[in-house]
Amino acid sequence: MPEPLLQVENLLVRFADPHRPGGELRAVDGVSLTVQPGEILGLVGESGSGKTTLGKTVLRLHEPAGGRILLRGLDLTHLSEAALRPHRRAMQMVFQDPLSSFNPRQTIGTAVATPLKLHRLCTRAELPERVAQILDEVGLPAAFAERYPHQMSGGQLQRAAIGRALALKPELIVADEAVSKLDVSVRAQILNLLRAVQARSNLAMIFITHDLHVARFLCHRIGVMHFGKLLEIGPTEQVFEAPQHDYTRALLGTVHGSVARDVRIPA
Ligand SMILES: Nc1ncnc2c1ncn2[C@@H]1O[C@H](COP(=O)(O)OP(=O)(O)OP(=O)(O)O)[C@@H](O)[C@H]1O
Repeated sequence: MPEPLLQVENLLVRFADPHRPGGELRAVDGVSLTVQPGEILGLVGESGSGKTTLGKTVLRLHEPAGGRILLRGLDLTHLSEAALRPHRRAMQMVFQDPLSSFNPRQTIGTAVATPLKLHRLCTRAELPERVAQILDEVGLPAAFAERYPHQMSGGQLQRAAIGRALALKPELIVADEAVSKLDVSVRAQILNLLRAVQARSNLAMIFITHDLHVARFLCHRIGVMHFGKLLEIGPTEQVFEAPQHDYTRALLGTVHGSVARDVRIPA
């Protein structure tokens, strides 16, 4: 086994429980997992099971109350913001709603160029060409650099958001319900784009979704979350064909039993 890109050990994230004054809820409750370079790990589970909190904590957007997060063996768990900065580039997030992740007053070109400038990844003179290249990589014409977010469709914006994340040449992307707001046909295009990008750049991904069809299509392995715990984790076909846990069987039952069973995502 090569060294994992990401190791999560016994991670614990607590929040105040809104239903019990003074109480706490364990949004992530002792989760351990690894992600290999170039691997897509799907996180599935019902709303509130802790998927987003886990993904954000891996990126240190939430502070864990316990456990460890290691990137290429380096313990990030307690690094100061300054010490963390050089490693932030390696881990990017793509959100569900691309419109709200762009500044409405900034062109797409500026949005893609800003992280390149901040991380000094190219010179000022090289910027326009690099932005055009990034847009091309995600299937957008160079002229879209001049557009504002409201002048783009949801699918085009999600492409731009993926481009902006890829601009930093990350090793890990956390994609949180990245296709769930898109129309079905556009969803397939974005999934294919993610798969192509992952294969091209050997990028690893944590792909958070409540859509089991999407998870089966895209992910190499799948982790099932329930009340903050990782109930089971394994190769995608194994989890689908021989689930270890009653909860997973119930979750899959809602898919196997539905008319959506034969829906295929076109290539
Ligand atoms: N910032 C926060 N402050 C307080 N509680 C939070 C916060 N973020 C999440 N929670 C709580 O933590 C639990 C896990 O939420 P989380 O959003 O991680 O689940 P999820 O599986 O991603 O759900 P969804 O699919 O609805 O996004 C929930 O009970 C949620 O209410």
